[in-house]
Amino acid sequence: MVTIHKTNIEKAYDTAMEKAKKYQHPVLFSIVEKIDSVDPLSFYNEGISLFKGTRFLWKDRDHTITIAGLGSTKTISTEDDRDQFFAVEKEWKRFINEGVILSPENWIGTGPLLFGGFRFDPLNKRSLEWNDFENGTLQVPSFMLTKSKEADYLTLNMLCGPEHDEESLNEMIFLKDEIIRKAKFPSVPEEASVINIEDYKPQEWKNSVQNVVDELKDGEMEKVVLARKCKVSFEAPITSDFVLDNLWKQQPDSFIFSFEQNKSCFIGATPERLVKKTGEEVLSTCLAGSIARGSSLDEDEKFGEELLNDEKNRYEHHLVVENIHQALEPFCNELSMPAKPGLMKMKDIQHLYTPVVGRAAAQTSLLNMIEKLHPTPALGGVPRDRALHVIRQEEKMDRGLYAGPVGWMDAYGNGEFAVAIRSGLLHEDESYLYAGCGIVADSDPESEFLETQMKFRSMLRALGGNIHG
Ligand SMILES: C=C(O[C@@H]1C=C(C(=O)O)C=C[C@H]1O)C(=O)O
Ligand SMILES: [Mg+2]
Repeated sequence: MVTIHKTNIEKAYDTAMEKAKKYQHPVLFSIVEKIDSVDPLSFYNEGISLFKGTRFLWKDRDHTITIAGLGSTKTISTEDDRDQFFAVEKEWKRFINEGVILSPENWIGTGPLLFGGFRFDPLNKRSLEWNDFENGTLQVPSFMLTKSKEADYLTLNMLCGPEHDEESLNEMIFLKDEIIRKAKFPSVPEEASVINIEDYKPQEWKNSVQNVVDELKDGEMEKVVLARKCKVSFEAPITSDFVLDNLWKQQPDSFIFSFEQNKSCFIGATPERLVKKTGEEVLSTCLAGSIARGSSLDEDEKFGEELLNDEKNRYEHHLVVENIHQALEPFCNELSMPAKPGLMKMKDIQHLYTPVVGRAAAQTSLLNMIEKLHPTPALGGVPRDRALHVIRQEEKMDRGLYAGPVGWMDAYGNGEFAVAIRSGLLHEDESYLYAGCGIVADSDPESEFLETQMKFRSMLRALGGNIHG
């Protein structure tokens, strides 16, 4: 990778051309600049006519960064389940090493950046609704807005190669300026009305929970996370812009993500971080164990106390803490977490929460950690392989990207992936929502069912479904 800290576009472009000649194929040319503040939702919406099907948006739950991407300069996808994280890492490194980045500084989350997600279980049978996504689907956008606490940045990524000429560079720069200019006007996404909400075989799901409880009582497994889906139909095709706008307003303390591929969009607002890496700093989150929000402050606190002292939920949570600690330990020189969980309160639900902080050893990449972490017992179970086998048998559905890792990484090794829960798939005038819960030997099918209902609420509300509050 050649990083040129000068604003000499022509010179940098010539360097990229020389590299392309040397490699005999087009190489990445990336330009980063600081810009005046732009609203990320307007930027995303501005891309609807030219880039629908290739847009993404990410906002973290700590409000440190928002990234919106339009277009696709490069796609990295994995078909094969074996070593898929390694395969992505290898292709990504080669792509950035061969390219040229023109940037005044290596600002976090700017320049060439890979955004995308991985299927929860690449070994499970695929169903039609997930056809627009591969096992791993990641892309480098053509135009990207990065909004950090310090400033707003615009990245332009393009391929430059023997058969590309300077005219395409000028066209891209013109288009970039147009997008920024138009994104200054606030966006008003088009609404679509819900006409039907259908739960998939609720009784069968409760029976599956009972089957799993019976198996857990045998004592060979400790936890299995079972999920279910519901289908929401609209009177007209629904745009991700509308849902994103709602999530943005309704779930300020979640990771918000939207990931369009062709005619589908995977979208959600999840409270759960899988792993974040900034320089050497590593953050992860153990999140498992749930209870409703109270209707008054007193009731809410009472529920919180109940959750903190509930043995079944503490056990659900403990398994996640133990497993995440084990997974990260080999990668970190320091690793610490509080001895007891606290509470994380979302709009519709509260969870037991244990933050994890570490310092990564040299050469540790985000993808190395994701490979070991995913799926944590918050979404898979203990022991992992046995739980995955039970999930395939009992759920009888394809989770797709739900519960998988979704997020981004930049060319400097920074990035963040969340666990894609509280999420759904939009496809034309239909949408599929997914929610699950941790089943342990003490689980009761009826209360687990109610827990999934609470977990559907955030997405149902964002789709314009009839939710009170
Ligand atoms: C599986 C989901 O959530 C997970 C399960 C939880 C539980 O069972 O208590 C809590 C948080 C998440 O780890 C979901 O939201 O779909
Ligand atoms: Mg639970």
